[in-house]
Amino acid sequence: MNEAAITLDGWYVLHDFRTMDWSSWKQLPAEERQAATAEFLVFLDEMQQVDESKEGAHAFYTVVGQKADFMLMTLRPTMDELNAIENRFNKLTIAEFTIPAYSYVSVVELSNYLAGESNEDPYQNPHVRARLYPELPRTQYVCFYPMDKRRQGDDNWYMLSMDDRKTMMRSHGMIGRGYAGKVKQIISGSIGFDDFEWGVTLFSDDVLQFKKLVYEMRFDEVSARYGEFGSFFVGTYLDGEKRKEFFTI
Ligand code: VOV
Repeated sequence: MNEAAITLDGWYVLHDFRTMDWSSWKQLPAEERQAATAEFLVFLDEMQQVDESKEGAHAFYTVVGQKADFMLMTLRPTMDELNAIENRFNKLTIAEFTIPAYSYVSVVELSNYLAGESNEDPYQNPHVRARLYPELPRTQYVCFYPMDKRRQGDDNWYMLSMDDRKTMMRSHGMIGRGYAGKVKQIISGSIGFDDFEWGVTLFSDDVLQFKKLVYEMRFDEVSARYGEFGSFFVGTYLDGEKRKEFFTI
């Protein structure tokens, strides 16, 4: 049997995309809209407190284009906690005015393709921990898409030797390093959890860097030959008053 990569697995992730039902939201009396918005903002403040106590992380972005109106990305130590948050959100008044657009379930993942030999427990290494249990940056933009590694005919990633996969992942990592300081990536594994194999979440203050990075990677063998992609979502960050404005008619 071919050698599977060993993964380190961190926080569980839910990307929850919603479309606002603006016409029924508009019909709600203004005071009820304000109360529902305030209730949702309190919910987001509580999420922020969990981030600050480093027991999880979240990101709230509005989505550009018709695929959704906003995305709530949540990271927690267990799948059960993610489910509980999803249920809490669904019981908020505002949720009655949202239509599910897309969701993605995964777990933050690091593979051992580029790891050196070591006897230490990687889960105790602070650099590894910072990636498995990440703080999410409050960048102006986010980009999310799910992807697979191809398994077709002669182009089957899972039939390649460990050495060949290592070589290709090294090249992938080198391209990624060229975007250090410009784009932060969170790769989360979803085999057995969702319809694709990984979720890719990118954060940047310069939205064009998403296009440049994803384009440059397309020429790299891992993506050119083996990458298959789902839908792309791009969003913008709203904080404080802007969140309120977003829901104001
Ligand atoms: C910001 C840039 C950036 C950087 C620095 C980076 C680096 C790295 C390293 C070093 C490693 C391997 C070790 C690990 O950490 O797991 C990976 C791993 C991975 N990547 Fe990556 N990646 C980036 C960015 C980046 C992008 C933009 C994509 C989407 C590809 C595209 O064509 O649209 C991607 C995908 C992945 C995936 C699916 C995996 C897991 C593959 C597997 O088979 O297990 N990734 N990635």
